[in-house]
Amino acid sequence: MEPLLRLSEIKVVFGSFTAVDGVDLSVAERELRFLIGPNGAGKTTLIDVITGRTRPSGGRVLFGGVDITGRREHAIVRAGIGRTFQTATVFERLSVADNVDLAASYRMGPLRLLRRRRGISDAVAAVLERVGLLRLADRGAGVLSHGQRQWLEIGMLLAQQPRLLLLDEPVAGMSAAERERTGELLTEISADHTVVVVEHDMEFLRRYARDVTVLHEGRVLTEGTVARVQADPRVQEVYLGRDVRVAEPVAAGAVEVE
Ligand SMILES: Nc1ncnc2c1ncn2[C@@H]1O[C@H](COP(=O)(O)OP(=O)(O)OP(=O)(O)O)[C@@H](O)[C@H]1O
Repeated sequence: MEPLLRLSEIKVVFGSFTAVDGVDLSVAERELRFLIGPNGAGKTTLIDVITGRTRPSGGRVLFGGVDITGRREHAIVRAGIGRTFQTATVFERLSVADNVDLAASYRMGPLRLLRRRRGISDAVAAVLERVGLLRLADRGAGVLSHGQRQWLEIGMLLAQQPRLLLLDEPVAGMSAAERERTGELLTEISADHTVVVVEHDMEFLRRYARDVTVLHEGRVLTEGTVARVQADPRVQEVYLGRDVRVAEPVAAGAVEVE
């Protein structure tokens, strides 16, 4: 079966520096794929290529079998690809519900926008329920905690009904409880969406990841289940070079970030 997302031979060159160097990546429908790799490995650049923020110097991006390489960002959102950034971009002066409502309207035509009812629509309420923010619907987004902002941003993405969600370090800066809730949320979302998560947090990865792609110096170093990737000496090596402690290999076969 054709994967939902297929990157082939993606290359990104900034001046004389090659940030992404011939990456092939296939993500099937309803997959929860983690993308990891040391700083500067090219993870964000790859996400930028998929979302049209960066035009690749070479290679193709196929989404649902359609070539979307080089399309503009808004066209890619409309095609069904949504992303979050490392820092949540919510409108602080608007209520939590209005943030979701506004995001939902992004894909609506002008007639539907005009016909929109006042108050919280069922669709907005359903999204808020899913991300655990329904009881805060009327509060200003500016009062949310860091974790709640991230969930709101995920909710704003869901409101746009994307087929593919790209999340850039969703648990960075979160408390342990917030991480756990986020892990559960990602697992729930991936039941009916395809999700690609860029994440540094190895503990989080061990708990919630299924399949992992490891990037290093702009190339795919290895790919597979969490257990396989963690046991790979090449992965341990690239992380070791960057101050990452290797845990008891027999117990967990795991790599831990300090
Ligand atoms: N616009 C740009 N111009 C020049 N170099 C860039 C540009 N964007 C990224 N780079 C370089 O490309 C490389 C890959 O960067 P990228 O942000 O994709 O890595 P990353 O894996 O997401 O790293 P991190 O985990 O630190 O976010 C880095 O060396 C970075 O300095």
